[in-house]
Parts: sequence; C-alpha cells; structure tokens
Amino acid sequence: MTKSENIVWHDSKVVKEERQKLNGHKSAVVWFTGLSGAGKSTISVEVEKELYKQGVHTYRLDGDNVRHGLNNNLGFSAEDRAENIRRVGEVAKLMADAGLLTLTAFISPYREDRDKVREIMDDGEFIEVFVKCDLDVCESRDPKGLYKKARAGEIKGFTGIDDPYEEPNNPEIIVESDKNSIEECVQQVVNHLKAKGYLEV
Ligand SMILES: Nc1ncnc2c1ncn2[C@@H]1O[C@H](COP(=O)(O)OS(=O)(=O)O)[C@@H](OP(=O)(O)O)[C@H]1O
Ligand SMILES: Nc1ncnc2c1ncn2[C@@H]1O[C@H](COP(=O)(O)OP(=O)(O)O)[C@@H](O)[C@H]1O
Repeated sequence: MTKSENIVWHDSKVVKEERQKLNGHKSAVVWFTGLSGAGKSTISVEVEKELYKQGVHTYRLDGDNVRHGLNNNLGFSAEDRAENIRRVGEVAKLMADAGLLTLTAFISPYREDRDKVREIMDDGEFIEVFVKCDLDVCESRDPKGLYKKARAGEIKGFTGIDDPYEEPNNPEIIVESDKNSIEECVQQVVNHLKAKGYLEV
C-alpha cells in the first residue's frame, strides 16, 4: 500500500547477493521479541559482540534507541506500536539488503505486526527469537523501574500489566532467559546462525 502515485522502482547494479559475497556471510534480520526485562537488549548486544569477533558485519536496532529518533512521534497505543514495528521492519529489510546481519530488540507484542515483517522479508531472512521469561521474573528484574511505575498506575498500557503480549506460535529460536544464563542464551542464538549457514556465503 503506497500513498504516492507515479513512482517507479529503480534497480541498483550491485545486488544483495554480491554484497553478501563481499562480506563473506549471509544477511538477515534476527528479530528478538519478548516482555520488557526479558533480556532482548542484553542478549542481542552480546550476540552482536560475538558475531563482530567472528568478522560478521552487523547492526542492531533497539526499541529504546529508535524511539529517540526515527520513531520519536510514536507512543504505545496498539496503532503506534504497529507503526513502530512496520517502520523498523522496513529499516531492517534495507539493512539486510545492504548485507548486514541485522539484530532488532523490540517488544513487538502483536503477532500480526511481527508476521507482517516476516512477509516483507525474503525466505529464510527473518529469524524470530522469542526471549521467553515469566512475567514475575521480568518484574523482579525491573531494570528500569517501569514495572513498579506501571503497578502504581503511573504508566498506563504497560505490556504484561495492562497491555497484551502475544507469544510467537512458531519462532525459529526460543531462549528461556529465566532458566538459562545470558551466556547460554547468546550461544544458542549464535549456534543457530552458524548451523543454518548464515555465517558463511
Ligand atoms: N507502555 C509501555 N509498554 C511497554 N514498554 C514501554 C511502555 N512505556 C515505555 N516503555 C519502554 O519502551 C520500551 C519498548 O519499546 P518498543 O519499541 O520495543 O515497544 S513496542 O515494540 O512498540 O511495543 C521498553 O523497553 P524494554 O524494557 O527494553 O522492552 C520500555 O523501556
Ligand atoms: N539469561 C538472561 N538473559 C538476559 N538477561 C538476563 C538474564 N539473566 C538476567 N538478566 C538480566 O535481565 C535484564 C534484562 O534487561 P534488558 O536486556 O533491558 O531486557 P529487555 O531488552 O527485554 O527489556 C538485565 O538486567 C540482565 O542483566
């Protein structure tokens, strides 16, 4: 769906596959989803560090960061979250087209919004990582003190408290951050990428 008319696609003479060849690895979007405090940022940061050590070209998009710039006009209504995820999905797709293994860390609470991102990606280039963690554990971690504020009624529509989180039905990876250490979760993601051939051309 585009609002503008009279726009015509212009192809580049260098394509994604050539960029991947130059980089020596595939490109894709590794999409972390889960409750606030589940560990999306922590795990994706460590995965990126590990991939960098292995010579992989990466970039990481994080909800808190993107909402300071590109998406600073969006709040947390269902409509704004959908638009947040739509824009991030498009940016991540461009980054994958540029040859990067792109990591994203957004709550992305709605299955439909995540599935729409999957749909715009080429086959095999959307790797959904469900960072599974009991709400009780997320709340006890409360790294930013937001659950406390939500329970006190100072934040309305907080995911998991008075706003929904829809678990993925069929994610490529499930890391259980309330059962396994940060290192184990990181290794699980890196191992998957290696085993599925993403780290080579
Ligand atoms: N109402 C409400 N619900 C959930 N989260 C809230 C809310 N208000 C602020 N925050 C903070 O914003 C971060 C989530 O931003 P995202 O862009 O990932 O959210 S979403 O994907 O659009 O749902 C989230 O970051 P993480 O804790 O890293 O997930 C919170 O720090
Ligand atoms: N196995 C684990 N995986 C990820 N984070 C963990 C784990 N165990 C404890 N934590 C802690 O939980 C918190 C997760 O916060 P954060 O990464 O900001 O979550 P999110 O990005 O999902 O909101 C951090 O303080 C982190 O150190």
